[in-house]
Amino acid sequence: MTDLTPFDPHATRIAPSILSADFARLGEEVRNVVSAGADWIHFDVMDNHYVPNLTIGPLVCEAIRPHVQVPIDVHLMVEPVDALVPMFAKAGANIISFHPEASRHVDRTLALIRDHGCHAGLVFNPATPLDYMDYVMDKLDVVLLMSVNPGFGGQSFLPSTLPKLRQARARIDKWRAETGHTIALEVDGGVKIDNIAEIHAAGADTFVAGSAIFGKPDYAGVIRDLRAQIAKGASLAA
Ligand SMILES: O=C(CO)[C@@H](O)[C@H](O)COP(=O)(O)O
Ligand SMILES: [Fe+2]
Repeated sequence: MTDLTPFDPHATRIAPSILSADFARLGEEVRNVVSAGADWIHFDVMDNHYVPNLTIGPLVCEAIRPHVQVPIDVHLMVEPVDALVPMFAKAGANIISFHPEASRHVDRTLALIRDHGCHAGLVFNPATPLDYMDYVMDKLDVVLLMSVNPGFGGQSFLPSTLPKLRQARARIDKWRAETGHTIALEVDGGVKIDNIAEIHAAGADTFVAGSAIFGKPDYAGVIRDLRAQIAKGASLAA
């Protein structure tokens, strides 16, 4: 079962998406990326129904679990959602996020995730309004904004995400001021060394990056450069 201690509100986190990893060497890939400084492992689950692509499931989560100590951040792009929650919790997931359009009862699915000992997250597609957040703040640990349409790695960052990130940041900060509860604000899709500073300045604290890291010769070098740019973004925002 996951340690459900709330996330550090002052931390920034890099979550490499294994969608771009070499699946034939997945254990080695996740060990290498964590040794290189990754904070979370982002695990993209696609079902060829909610999204056109088809990827990996709980068996693969269970297979990589012994290779790393960091949280496994499961991004469910599946419909329906609920049956997979216990399976991923059992497979060692720490964070489970889903798209509200894919669940008939969003509030119930969020509670189900926490009941299974995992942090719960809601994922917003580029055209999905943030309004869903407002009614379930007390059940959220992560808000994940998609900065591409879900389904594939290697797409370009959509600039419309930046104003949306600012709006999400304002709602999360207000909630924290009122309740003391921290919600991580994660961004997913097209995050690179040359745009992560402005993404951080707009409010994101957790950054999924797939093609920016995997397949590159020096994971530690890329993660170091991403962090240096995040620090630049912090000074832009200040
Ligand atoms: O959820 C998704 C895509 O649907 C992502 O997690 C991508 O896998 C990120 O890949 P890059 O855009 O960083 O290459
Ligand atoms: Fe993802």
